[in-house]
Amino acid sequence: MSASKETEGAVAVITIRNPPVNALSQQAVESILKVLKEVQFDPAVKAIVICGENGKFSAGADIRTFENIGQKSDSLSHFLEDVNSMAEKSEKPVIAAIEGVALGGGLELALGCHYRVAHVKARLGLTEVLLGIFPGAGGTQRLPRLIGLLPALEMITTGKIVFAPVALKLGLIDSVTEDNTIKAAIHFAQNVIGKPLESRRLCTKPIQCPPNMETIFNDSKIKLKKLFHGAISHQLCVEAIRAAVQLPFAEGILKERELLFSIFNSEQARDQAKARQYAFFAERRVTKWTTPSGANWKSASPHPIGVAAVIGLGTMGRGIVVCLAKAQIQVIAVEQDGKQLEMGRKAVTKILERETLTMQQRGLALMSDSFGSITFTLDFNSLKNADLVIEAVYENMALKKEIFKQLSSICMPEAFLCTNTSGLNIDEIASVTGRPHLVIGTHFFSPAHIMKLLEVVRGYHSSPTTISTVINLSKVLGKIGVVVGNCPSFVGNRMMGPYLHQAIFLLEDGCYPEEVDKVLEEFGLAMGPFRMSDLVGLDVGWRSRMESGLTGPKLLPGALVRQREGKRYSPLPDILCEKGRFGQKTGRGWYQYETVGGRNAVPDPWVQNFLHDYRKAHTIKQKPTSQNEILEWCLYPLINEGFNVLEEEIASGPEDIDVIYNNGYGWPRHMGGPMFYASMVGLPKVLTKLEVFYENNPDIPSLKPSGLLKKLVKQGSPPLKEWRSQLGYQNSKL
Ligand SMILES: C/C=C(\C)C(=O)SCCNC(=O)CCNC(=O)[C@H](O)C(C)(C)COP(=O)(O)OP(=O)(O)OC[C@H]1O[C@@H](n2cnc3c(N)ncnc32)[C@H](O)[C@@H]1OP(=O)(O)O
Repeated sequence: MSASKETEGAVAVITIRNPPVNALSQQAVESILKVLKEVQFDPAVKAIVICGENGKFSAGADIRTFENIGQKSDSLSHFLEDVNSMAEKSEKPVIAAIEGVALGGGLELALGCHYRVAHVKARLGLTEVLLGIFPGAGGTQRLPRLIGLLPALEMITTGKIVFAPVALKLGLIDSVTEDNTIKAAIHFAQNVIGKPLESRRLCTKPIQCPPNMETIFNDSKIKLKKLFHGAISHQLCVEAIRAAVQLPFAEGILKERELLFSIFNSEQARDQAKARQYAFFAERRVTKWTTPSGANWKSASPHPIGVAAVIGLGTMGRGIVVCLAKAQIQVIAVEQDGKQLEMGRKAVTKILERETLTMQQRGLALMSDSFGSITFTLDFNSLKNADLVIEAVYENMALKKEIFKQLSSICMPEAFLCTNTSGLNIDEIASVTGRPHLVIGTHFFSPAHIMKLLEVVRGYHSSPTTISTVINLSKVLGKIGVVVGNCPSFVGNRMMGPYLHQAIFLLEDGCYPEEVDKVLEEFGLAMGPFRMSDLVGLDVGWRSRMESGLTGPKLLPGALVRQREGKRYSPLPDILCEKGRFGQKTGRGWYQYETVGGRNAVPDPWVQNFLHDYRKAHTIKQKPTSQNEILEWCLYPLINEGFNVLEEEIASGPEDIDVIYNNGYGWPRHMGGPMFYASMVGLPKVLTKLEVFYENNPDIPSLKPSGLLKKLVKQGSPPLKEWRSQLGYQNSKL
């Protein structure tokens, strides 16, 4: 872990070496500083190039050393700023040769250089804010001076990453190359030897500011609050940039330091930073999957997928086709109905056109012909050419089994067969094929071409190669695949069940949808339970409840209105559906909408009257409920189900659950995920609350505290990273 120096004529090349991503640890920064000093004093050196080993400039400060976040990232930033300042003040031109990534402190280092040359595929960004901190090595002071206030404000406050061609347009870099970046930077260096450097030092540059700066800062804070809810670091970024425009450079640097330090002095901001950094590592952790039987990410190699097929071109199928094509995989898109096929083709083409435009705007010269080719067909026999098939028809077990029977005889014997389901039994589907080891569940989230999460549902017989292939495919598609076990509703939706029931019980007891949603949205969830249900469509759950006899014609005569098999049941959503209120799609649900399909949820006096009449009819006394009670009543049962999921080995660790919630259910990353949140609240507190809830509501079984939660509390509530060792997985042959 070091920086080394070589010379190419009069140009010294300093290479940062800290695999795998040349992260800037204390040691790496010390080493760069030492070599930089050396070359400053070497009379034979007339220019300096800084680059990173193995095609990566630097992914910024070494997050692994942030364990003790209070001190490390703070002092590391100061130290890095010393290096940046030394490069900036150098009398010899310093050129950053950027390959791969220049992120966080990596880009701050490049900003200290006088020039920046980047490879066309390089990505640049000040991503610190996404880790709950912000650029503290001069980034907030230098970037606005280089590219102007507005683009800098956007990049710093959102952690946006730009590709080199866009960076060139912004003026963030000076040159883009498609060839060897280091050679190009050396050549560039040779041409600037002896040229004046004063105008290249960002610390001396004034910032071009529009007249309405205060409005810009205030609007930005409001927008960030909406986008990132209660996340503090985004707000602090605005303050640091305000300092950049109001203060001379040196004072701005001191203010940046002071603001960064304020994060470590505030318990809330520190916890948010911890949560974000945990979420970052949790996403890497889930790629190292394990199963209760002892299979794991090392036990099998993935098969490459050249040709994939998608069956069914409804909303999900279309999104999946787009994902595959964007990953340059050849796609066979199959429908059984000509009209549906045509509609699917048009929808896919439209999405791909939009994607092409976005890619071009992001500086990627990706034209539609660089997508994987798509064949739209009614011919099931064309599936014989596919390496992997994803069935994406609607949720109906009989239909899925019929399709899998056909696939089993049509497809190549080694082809993988995936079913896109949000909760059906994978083993039952696999049982009709002659190759259950190649069958697996792929639960995509809607819209499938946008949502990052993929629940990869292992069946009893799914082979390690099958799991490995689908996890690898998820990476190729730019998604995060999380391996989960096969149980009704898998992990994410299963945990949603108790949460949604609790929210509905609150309505019976006296709350209104907008009140409950407000509390959960202020907590940071992208959508409260009622706005979310309106978006998904209330009819989805209604049909499944009718199917299972909880309501509708199959309901046994004599069933109590608010009870099913001795358990508390609320008929409220059923009644709404009977009245044709399915949510956004009908313009009415828990809320009213301006039009059918409208998105702007407005509290509906009809719902309020309806709830009032319902409570009266059932002589329910309206109970006042505080915001905190709403939060605990809804979230603790969701967390409790998470512990059940762990105990039953459906998820292999708390990180898996948290990654699912952060990427599929709008859980705020600055709260880490439900299991991380539970660890921050304190397991004894969660347990005690659940015990009280259950004692007072013995007819709600999901309130019964999970055995694992009780066990962990009994053991003194060990930190989250030790929970795995309490699970059955410890017996697996890893
Ligand atoms: C103050 C704070 C300052 C000055 C900072 O700079 S904070 C850090 C800001 N940097 C970032 O936010 C970048 C974080 N990293 C990434 O976005 C990505 O890892 C990547 C784009 C750099 C590479 O992505 P990819 O190719 O998909 O690979 P992985 O994400 O799997 O990463 C490979 C391994 O590298 C580890 N890693 C990545 N970045 C860092 C880092 N900054 N510090 C320490 N380690 C890092 C990552 O965890 C993977 O490790 P393993 O899982 O393989 O052990």
